[in-house]
Amino acid sequence: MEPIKSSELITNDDGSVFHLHLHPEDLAEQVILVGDPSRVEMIASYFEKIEIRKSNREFCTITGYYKGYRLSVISTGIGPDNIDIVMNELDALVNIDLHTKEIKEQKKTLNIVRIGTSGSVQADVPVHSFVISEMSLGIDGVLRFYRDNEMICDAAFEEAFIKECHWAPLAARPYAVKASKRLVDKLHTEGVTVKGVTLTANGFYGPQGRVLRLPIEMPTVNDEIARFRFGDYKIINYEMESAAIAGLAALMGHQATTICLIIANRANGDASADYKPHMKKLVEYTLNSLIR
Ligand SMILES: O=P(O)(O)O[C@H]1O[C@H](CO)[C@@H](O)[C@H]1O
Ligand SMILES: O=c1cc[nH]c(=O)[nH]1
Repeated sequence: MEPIKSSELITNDDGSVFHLHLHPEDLAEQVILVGDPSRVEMIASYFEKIEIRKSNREFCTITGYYKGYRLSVISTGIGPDNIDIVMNELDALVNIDLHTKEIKEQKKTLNIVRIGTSGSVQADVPVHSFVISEMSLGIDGVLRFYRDNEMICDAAFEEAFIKECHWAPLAARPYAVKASKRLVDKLHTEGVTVKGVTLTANGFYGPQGRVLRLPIEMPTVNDEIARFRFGDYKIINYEMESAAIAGLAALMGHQATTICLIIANRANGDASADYKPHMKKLVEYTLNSLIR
């Protein structure tokens, strides 16, 4: 197979991958993705040993050990566009030779867990709940650029959602992708976490049905989303990355899911006064669940 051209997979002077500034040996097989760069340092404060610390733009990485388990924590910044960068570069680090730019015969599988903040659309999933995305519905469009996206998407779910939530014809077509069942089962504890469908939006305001000064195209969409059911599935929350992570992971052969702390409840108008101590609890819970 022809090597990938330098314009398509850009590397830096030191041979590291373009945006993440990482070399293959910098990356652990267990990856934790977070949006906020300051969350990387907070998570690493639980590590007994730090191996590397690298950053470029909003992409900060710390690789270290938690209870003897090697992990890389990486910030993605905000939004699914950054997920396209991070997932492609993570996959390149393990499955493409960065010197020859040839795709490796032997593929590696990464375990990827995003720890994020999120807004609940369900009145009975209050602020400070922990929510695991067993499925994500992307309204961002990123996955649609990749061939065979429809093979890993649930078209019946998408059609039912479009119809019942009166989805605007000019908005991107939602894509429904399942997370890794193995990781979801590992992270879920009855009575501690809530499992469900997460909506991945490509914006925080209009795309999540928030109105400040500008009126929006689908003013009643959040009520419809909260009422929507598909079999046993129910939409629980909004954030901005999980569908692109789950979808690209599925196409690339990696395992991925997302666990979020609810910091706003859209159904009753609540917002957390101080979510940071609760985020620490979610991080402790997630780290200990991953090693069990
Ligand atoms: O707290 P993080 O991980 O950034 O996640 C959520 O917070 C950001 C919006 O405020 C988006 O990235 C959203 O997905
Ligand atoms: O409502 C919210 C809260 C956090 N992050 C989001 O994307 N939406």
